[in-house]
Amino acid sequence: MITLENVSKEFEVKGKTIKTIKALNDVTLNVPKGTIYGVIGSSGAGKSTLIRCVNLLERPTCGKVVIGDKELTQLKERELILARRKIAMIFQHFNLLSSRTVFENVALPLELSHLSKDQIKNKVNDLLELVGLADKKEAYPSNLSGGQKQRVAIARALANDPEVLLCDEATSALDPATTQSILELLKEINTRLGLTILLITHEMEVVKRICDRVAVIDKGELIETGTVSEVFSNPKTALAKRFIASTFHNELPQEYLDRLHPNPDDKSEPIIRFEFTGKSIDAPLLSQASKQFGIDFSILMSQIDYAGGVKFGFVIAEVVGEHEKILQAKEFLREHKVKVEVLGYVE
Ligand SMILES: Nc1ncnc2c1ncn2[C@@H]1O[C@H](COP(=O)(O)OP(=O)(O)OP(=O)(O)O)[C@@H](O)[C@H]1O
Repeated sequence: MITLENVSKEFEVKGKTIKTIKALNDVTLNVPKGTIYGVIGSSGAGKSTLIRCVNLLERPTCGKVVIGDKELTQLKERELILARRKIAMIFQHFNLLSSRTVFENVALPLELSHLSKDQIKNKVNDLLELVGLADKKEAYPSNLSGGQKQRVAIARALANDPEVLLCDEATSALDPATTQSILELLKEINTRLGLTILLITHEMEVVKRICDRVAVIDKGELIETGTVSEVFSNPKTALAKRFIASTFHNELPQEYLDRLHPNPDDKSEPIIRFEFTGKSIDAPLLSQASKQFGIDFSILMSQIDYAGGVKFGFVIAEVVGEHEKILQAKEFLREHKVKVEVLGYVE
């Protein structure tokens, strides 16, 4: 549905000398129809530039942008304006018009499409119903919460029955509970309307909640792409691993952190973090290791989660047993695709 082919974007920044910034470097991306595709990256990685290149708010320096059967990079300005009606966008800061009511904000794109008053009224009412804001028609944006403002922006984005919805950090300004409800709404829209959604985010949590596919962007390049289950079960790049780790709340209790020291001695036991992904998680590997090597795991914390239908998670445990046996158990677990990391030692 959305194809970027070898897209690069350079900015020239004027200072004492003219400096060229390569915000996107040879990006090729294919977003299948009806999917929710997440692009994740750190600040300055090129996410906004990428999503703005999709509807040509930024014109790529080179490369092709194709949406459906239209190559946008070839269209004349008038044709592009028409094509953009089918490419909606929502933003981190909602971009609502403060002087218009909720109804009037959603009606705006329909007025620009020259629909009749009755048609506009019916359509806006349906859209506000869809986003759960039927009772806020007459309110002004300043009297709405962040989540409600984003719902208005979503309703407005859907007004012209788009085929594609671009989400530029759409939940970054929202608290976790509101983020969750907006993500659920996007998922519902995707399922009910068959809308293709491309979103950019710096939060793996967002990808984990709703995306089917994900691409990791770093310094303007897509360094890893795949289905969410593929990337979560077998992340290839260090950056993807870091983003996945950020979805865990794996800080040990302070009491343990205070007792933890970096080097072993005769009386200390290791505190080990075991990370499970995809295949490793379904086997009872810790209890197998316990039986086979005669060691004990005293579990301090653990978290198991789902992404794209794949289970993944971690266990942090104090491991009690003979030094040699613990080494063998660590090897056994590594052979079974468990990531093993000694966090330190306690007595
Ligand atoms: N209009 C512009 N002029 C010059 N440089 C720009 C422009 N827009 C973006 N850049 C540069 O391009 C690079 C990518 O920026 P971009 O905003 O796409 O990153 P991002 O991943 O969206 O970051 P953030 O999450 O902080 O918004 C950065 O180095 C940025 O400074």
